[in-house]
Amino acid sequence: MLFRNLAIGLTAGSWSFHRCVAVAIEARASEKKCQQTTVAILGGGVAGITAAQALSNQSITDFLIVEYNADIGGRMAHTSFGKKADSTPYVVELGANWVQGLGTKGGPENPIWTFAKKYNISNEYSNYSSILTYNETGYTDYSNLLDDFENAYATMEQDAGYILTENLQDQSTRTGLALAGWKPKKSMAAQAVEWWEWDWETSYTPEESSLVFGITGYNLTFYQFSEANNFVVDQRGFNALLKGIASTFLKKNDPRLLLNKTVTDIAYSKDGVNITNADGSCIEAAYAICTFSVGVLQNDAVAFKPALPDWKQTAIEKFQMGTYTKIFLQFNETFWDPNTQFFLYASPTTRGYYPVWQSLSTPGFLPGSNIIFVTVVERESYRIEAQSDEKTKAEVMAVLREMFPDVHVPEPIAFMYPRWSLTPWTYGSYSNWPVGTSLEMHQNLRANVERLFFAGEATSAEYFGFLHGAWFEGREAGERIAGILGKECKNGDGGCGDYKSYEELHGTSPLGDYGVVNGWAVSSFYDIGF
Ligand SMILES: Cc1cc2nc3c(=O)[nH]c(=O)nc-3n(C[C@H](O)[C@H](O)[C@H](O)COP(=O)(O)OP(=O)(O)OC[C@H]3O[C@@H](n4cnc5c(N)ncnc54)[C@H](O)[C@@H]3O)c2cc1C
Repeated sequence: MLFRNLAIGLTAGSWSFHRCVAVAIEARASEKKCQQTTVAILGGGVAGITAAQALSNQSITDFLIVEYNADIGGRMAHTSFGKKADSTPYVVELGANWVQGLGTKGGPENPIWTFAKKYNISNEYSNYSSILTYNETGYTDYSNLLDDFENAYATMEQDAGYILTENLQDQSTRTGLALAGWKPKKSMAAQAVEWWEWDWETSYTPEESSLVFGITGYNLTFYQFSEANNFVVDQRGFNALLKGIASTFLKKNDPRLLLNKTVTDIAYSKDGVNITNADGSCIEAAYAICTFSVGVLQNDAVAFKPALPDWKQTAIEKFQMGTYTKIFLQFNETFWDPNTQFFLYASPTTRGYYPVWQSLSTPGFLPGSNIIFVTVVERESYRIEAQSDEKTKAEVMAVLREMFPDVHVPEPIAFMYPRWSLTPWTYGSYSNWPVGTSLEMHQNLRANVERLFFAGEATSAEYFGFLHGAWFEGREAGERIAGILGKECKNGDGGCGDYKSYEELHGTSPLGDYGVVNGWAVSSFYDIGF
C-alpha cells in the first residue's frame, strides 16, 4: 500500500518528490551537526559564569555555557516560601546563604562581598554570639562549653600549622581536638557545641575531616578576609549577584547561554572536546571547562570518553561531598525570642539531631515573618532527605516542643526543605577535605585532562566549599585557556595552559608545594605563632 502511494506520488510529480527527499536528508544531517565553539563551559553556577567572564575580559566571545537548570546560579538557589501579610511569598535561599569572610579596609576582600555590595544584595550580619542553648528539658545554659571549644581550637590551629610546615602526616580534626584537650565523649551538650563549631560549617564530622586543611580553609577565609558572616535576605534571591556579573558580558536571551540542557557525555582528546546532551544535541569545542560538583562526578551522572585517567578519578572519588539541609517552618506567631539569632539544641541520644535553629523573624532578617529554620548535615541529611515531609515535620515539632516546654508551640503554616543529596545536578551541597589527603592529590582534582579543564568550589585548595572558591577557580580556568588561545596570561605566577598534575602521590606535600602552581596563592598562616 505504501509502495503504491509512493509510486503514485512519483508519477504525479517527480520534482517535488526529489525535493522532499533532499530536505529530509538535509534535516538529518543538520540534526547530527554539532554546534561549534572555542570554549564550552559546562555549568552556569558561580565557576561557570566567572570562567565566561574571564574569557570575555580577554575578548574571547566564542563560548557556550551549557546549564541543566532554567536559570543560572547553580547552588546559589532560592525558592518561594510561606506568605507575607499581603499573601505574597517570601524568598528563602535553599543553597548558599552567607557571604563568608568579608574583608577589612585596606586588606584583601572576598570577591563575593565586593559584588554583593556592587549589586545591592540585601544582607545582615550573623551574630554567632547571639545564641541560646537548649536540651530535651528546655533552655539549659551550657554556653560555657563554647569557650572551652574555642580554647582547644586555638591550640589545634597551632598544631596544624606545625604539621603543615614540617611536612608531617595530616591527622583527623578529632585527633587534633583531643590532643588540644577537647573530649566531648558522652556529653550531649558538648557534642552539640562541637557540631555547631565544626560540622555546621564543614558538613562532616571531626573524625572525617582533615585537620590541616580544615584549619587552613578557615584561616584563609576568616582570618585573611574577616571573621564576619553576612546572611543574605535579598528577595530577588542571592543569585541576583551572579546575574549582575553575567549582565556585563551576556545580553538578554544571549544565544551563548544554553539553559535546560543536560550534558550526558564528554569526549575529550588533545584536539578538542565533544559534548553530547540528553536532548541529542551536541557541541564540538576546542576546549571545555567542566564545573560540575564533585557529587555529580562521583555519581557518574556524566560519561567521560575515554574514562578519566586513574590519577584524576582517584582525586574525584577521594574528596567528600557534604550535604547541608535547611528545613524551613513558618508559624502564625514568633513564639521564640525574636531578638536572638540562634538556638542550639542538644538531643539526649543523637549527635546532630536538629541541632541549630535560626530565626528569620529577627530584626535585620525577615522581621515579623515568623519563619525559623533548622539545619542538619551529612547522615541526618541523608536520613531526612529519604523520608516524607510529614515524618520530618513530626520529628522537628517534637524537638521544638522539648525546647519550648512552657509555651504553646502551634503547628506550622508552611513547611519545606530541599533534598540536596538526591538532586541530580549536584548530588550534595559542597565539598570537604578528607583526612590524610595531600595538596598534591587535591591538585589532581583541579588539573585538566587534555583539553578538558575543571573548575568549581571543590577545585579550590584555599576556599573549597565556599562561593568565593568557585569564583576564583572559574576565573583561573578561563584565564588559563585565554592564555593558551594567545591572549596575555593574566593568571600571574600560576601561569597559563595546563595545570600541574601528579601521577605519583606521596603521603604529604612539602612546604614548597604551597604555591600558586598548586592553587595556593596566599599564605595560610594567620594569627598563629609561625
Ligand atoms: C545548602 C548549601 C548551603 C551553602 N552555603 C554556603 C554559604 O552560606 N556560603 C558560601 O560561600 N557557600 C555556600 N555553599 C556553597 C556554594 O553554594 C558553592 O560553593 C557554589 O555555589 C558552587 O559553585 P560552582 O559553580 O562550583 O558549582 P554549581 O553551583 O554546582 O554549578 C555547577 C552547575 O552545573 C550544572 N550542571 C550539573 N550537572 C549538569 C549536567 N549534567 N548538564 C548541564 N549542567 C549541569 C548545575 O546545574 C550547576 O548550575 C552552600 C551550598 C549549599 C548547597
